[in-house]
Amino acid sequence: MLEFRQVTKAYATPQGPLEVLAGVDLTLAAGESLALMGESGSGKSTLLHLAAGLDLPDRGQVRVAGLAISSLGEAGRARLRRETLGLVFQQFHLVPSLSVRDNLRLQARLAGREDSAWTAELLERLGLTGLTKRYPEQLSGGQQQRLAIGRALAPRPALLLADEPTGNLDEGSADEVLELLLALVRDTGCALLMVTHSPRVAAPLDRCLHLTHGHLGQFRATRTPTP
Ligand SMILES: Nc1ncnc2c1ncn2[C@@H]1O[C@H](COP(=O)(O)OP(=O)(O)OP(=O)(O)O)[C@@H](O)[C@H]1O
Repeated sequence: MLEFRQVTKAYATPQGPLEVLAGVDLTLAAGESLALMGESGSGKSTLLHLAAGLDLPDRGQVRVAGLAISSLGEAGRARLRRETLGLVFQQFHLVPSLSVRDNLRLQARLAGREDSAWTAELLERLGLTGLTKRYPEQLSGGQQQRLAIGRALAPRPALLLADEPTGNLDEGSADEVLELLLALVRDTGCALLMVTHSPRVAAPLDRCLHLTHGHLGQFRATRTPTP
């Protein structure tokens, strides 16, 4: 579903090029969930942006659903995002002039996959059924984040990319939203790549990788020594 092969990425800075990814290899299978951890500034968002085709690698290859993003062009990458990917960021990026229901429907329509039964199920499971006529600014932070998740999943994407999806919420709401997100991901069978700072948030996912000095490695929590 997602493949990085020897991906490098550097940014130009006044002090010279800053290499953020230095030959990253990553494979995420269909339906698999992966947590991406790392210190602040280690390049997690950069990696996620490359996976979404919002940016291109300097060297190496990023493939999404078998397609090499560097060969797609701007329009092709936008199409890939609409039809194959769901994106959830810490800032919700909801359309302020559209109601809750229309925010959800718009995304499905853009992907050519409107499904009123699925939209209704999403609204129900996300606890938004009574709020469908409200506008995003009339929702709490937790409700807005649930709507952002619903919008990303409305077109039934094959891969959901989430950057600190619960980072703006208090611990109670964060747990609730995360549980909903994981249940929906499981039920739709989509793959998940989620950036998080929290080992607690990462724990229920299938795998966890740690980005350090431009490289990905297995993340290990403090291990209890074996007797
Ligand atoms: N457009 C840019 N130009 C120059 N430097 C950048 C740019 N975008 C990111 N960087 C730098 O690249 C490094 C990696 O940034 P990135 O946002 O990917 O890290 P991150 O791991 O997601 O951080 P955080 O956990 O704080 O969100 C940082 O040092 C950042 O300052």
